[in-house]
Amino acid sequence: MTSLDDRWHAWLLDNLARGCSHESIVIAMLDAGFEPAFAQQSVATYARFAGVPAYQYDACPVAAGNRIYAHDREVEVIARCAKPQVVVFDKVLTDEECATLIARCRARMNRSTIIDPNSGAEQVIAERTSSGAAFARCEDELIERIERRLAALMAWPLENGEGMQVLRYGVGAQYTPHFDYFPPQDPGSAAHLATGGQRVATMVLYLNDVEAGGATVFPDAGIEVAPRRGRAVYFRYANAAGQLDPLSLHAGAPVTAGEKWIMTKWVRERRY
Ligand SMILES: O=C(O)CCC(=O)C(=O)O
Ligand SMILES: [Fe+2]
Repeated sequence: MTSLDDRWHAWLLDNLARGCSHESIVIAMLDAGFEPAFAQQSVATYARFAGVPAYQYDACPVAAGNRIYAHDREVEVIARCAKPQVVVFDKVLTDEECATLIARCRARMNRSTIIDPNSGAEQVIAERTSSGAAFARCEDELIERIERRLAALMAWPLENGEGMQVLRYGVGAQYTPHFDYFPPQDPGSAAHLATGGQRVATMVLYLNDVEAGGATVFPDAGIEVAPRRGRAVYFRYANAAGQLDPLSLHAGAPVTAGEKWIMTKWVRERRY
């Protein structure tokens, strides 16, 4: 849907007046079948009208420069975006590390889940058609080394990170546009927010070269990151004041040939 009838017009004004977050309003509109860009734009327009403060970009913790020495390895910076805060890295993982991570997970993949907005329980949905496997934080020497590297790169305490997740997308599999943070208005978010607080940033690491498709896309920012073995995309969506960045809406585009393997690191406000 790409237009608002009178009922939706009233609904938007009402929700903004009640103090609902932009993110929760956008998510409700996506659930109702609105196009992501349209939902985002409508909420931003109505919010300006209603005098709701826009997301304030504060300093990104990632170090400046073309190269960042991260724990045990020099990582290259390929691209940065300020709004939303996105950094693309190369040489985060070695080819051998990527191969090992894939080999270790291949045998124990399960269909990916999302968090039910109401109950907070994990559920399988059509919008997320990958399969995955999780590592416990620092479960062995390799995982710990990578965790330390990512903590240095993200400049965020290792203790605030969730365990890493490996995902595999086959041809046609995708993750439709979504936010990684827990929508504050959803009853199901409360239990997640109670331990470690909000998610503040994500690192998606590409473990293989994808024959075609499978980009990480930020539809409202017009950013597309091509998957490439050893590379990673970092994005930050919560500022120190606890606001959440609506421009961080992102998706894993459908794989059109080959397969796509990624590993994801989500980091929280506090120890997790
Ligand atoms: O597959 C991708 O490129 C993005 C994955 C993602 O957004 C997620 O796992 O939260
Ligand atoms: Fe995501």
